[in-house]
Amino acid sequence: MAHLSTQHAQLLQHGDFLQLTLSNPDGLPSSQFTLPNGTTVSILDTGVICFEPVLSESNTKDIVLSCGVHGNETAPIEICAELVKDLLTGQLQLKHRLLVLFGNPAAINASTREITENLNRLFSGHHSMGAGLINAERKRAKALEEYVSRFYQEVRVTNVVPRNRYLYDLHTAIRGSRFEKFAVYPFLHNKPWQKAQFEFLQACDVTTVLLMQTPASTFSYYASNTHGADAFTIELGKVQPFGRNDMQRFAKARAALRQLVSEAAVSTVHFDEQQFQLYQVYRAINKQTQEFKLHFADDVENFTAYPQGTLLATDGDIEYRVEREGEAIIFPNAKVAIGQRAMLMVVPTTVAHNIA
Ligand SMILES: O=C(O)CCC(=O)N[C@@H](CCC(=O)O)C(=O)O
Ligand SMILES: [Zn+2]
Repeated sequence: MAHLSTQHAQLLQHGDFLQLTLSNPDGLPSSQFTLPNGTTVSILDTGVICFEPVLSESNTKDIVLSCGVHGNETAPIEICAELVKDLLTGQLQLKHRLLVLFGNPAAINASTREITENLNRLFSGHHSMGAGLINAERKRAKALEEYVSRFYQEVRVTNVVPRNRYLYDLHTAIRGSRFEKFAVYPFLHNKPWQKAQFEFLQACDVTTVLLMQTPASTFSYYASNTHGADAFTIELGKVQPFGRNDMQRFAKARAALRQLVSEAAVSTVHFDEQQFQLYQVYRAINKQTQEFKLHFADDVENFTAYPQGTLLATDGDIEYRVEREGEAIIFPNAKVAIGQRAMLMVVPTTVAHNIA
C-alpha cells in the first residue's frame, strides 16, 4: 500500500469522517487514498467524501447521499456517518460510485437549522442571485453544486451499461407528522414519476410522498432538474438533538441505503399505489411581513387537515383559511425569512396517469 498520511491512516482505523468534518467546519484540503479493498476515497472538502469502487459490470449507479443541509437534523447525519465509517473501515463493501455530503458543518456544530440563510433555498444558482455570494451558506451551496456536477460528469467507469444518477437528501421535520417518514418528489416538468423510485422509498419505510408542482431552490430539485437524477428530499421523523434519536424507527431506511450502495439492486416489492399516501401541493403560502402568524399550536402535526373555513394563518391584513375539503398543512414555519415559504397546503392525489 502507498504511504498514507496520519490523517488517512486514522480514517482507515476509526472511520470518523464526521468528526474530521466538524473539527474543520470551514474547509479541508482535498486528498485521496485507496482502501485495502481497492476503493478510491477522495476527500474533496469538509463534509464532502467520494468513494469509487474498482471497475465492475455491476457498478452502474452514481449515488449522492446528503444530510445536515439543515444543521440540527441529526438522525440522517448519524445514518450517513455510520455508512461512511463502515466503508472506510472495510465493514461495508461498495458496489457503486458514492458521494456523501454533510451539508452545513458550521450549522451542525451550532445545532441550528442555519447560520445566516437557509442552505436549502440556495440551489440552482439562487446562491448567486440578489446580493450574491455574501455568506458561508451561499458559498457552500455553490460549492456543493460544483462537487455534485463533477461527481456526475467525471465518471471513470467505461462499461457500456447506461449509468443512473440518484440523490437522496435526508432531512428531519421540525414538527411531528401524521406520517412519520415522508418524501418530497421534486417537480419533474411533466415527465413521468418513477415506479422504481416509489419501490425504493417503500423499502426505506417511506410510503407518504408529496409531489411538487413547481421548480424550487432545493437541493433535490437541483439534482433532478440539472442532472436528470432520481432525486428526493426524505424526511426521517422529527428533529432531535444528537444521541436522542430512536434509530430503530429508521432501521429500514438505514438498511435500504446500505443495500443501495453495496448491492447490484435493492430488495423491493412491486409498486401498488394503494400502499402509499400521495399528496400534491394545492398552494404555497409565503411570508410577506414580520406579522406572519400561525393560528394553530406548535404540536399540530404535518398532514393535519382542518374543516373548510378554518383560520390557519394571518399575515398583516391577509387571512389564510382552509379553502378545500381535505386540504392539509405541511412545513408550517413562521420563522422563515420574508418572501420564503411559510407553509404548504397539500391535497391527496394519484400518480396513475403519469407513471413509468
Ligand atoms: O419541518 C419543516 O418545516 C422543514 C423540514 C425541511 O427541512 N424540509 C425541507 C423540504 C425540502 C423540499 O421541499 O424538497 C426544506 O424545507 O428545506
Ligand atoms: Zn431540513
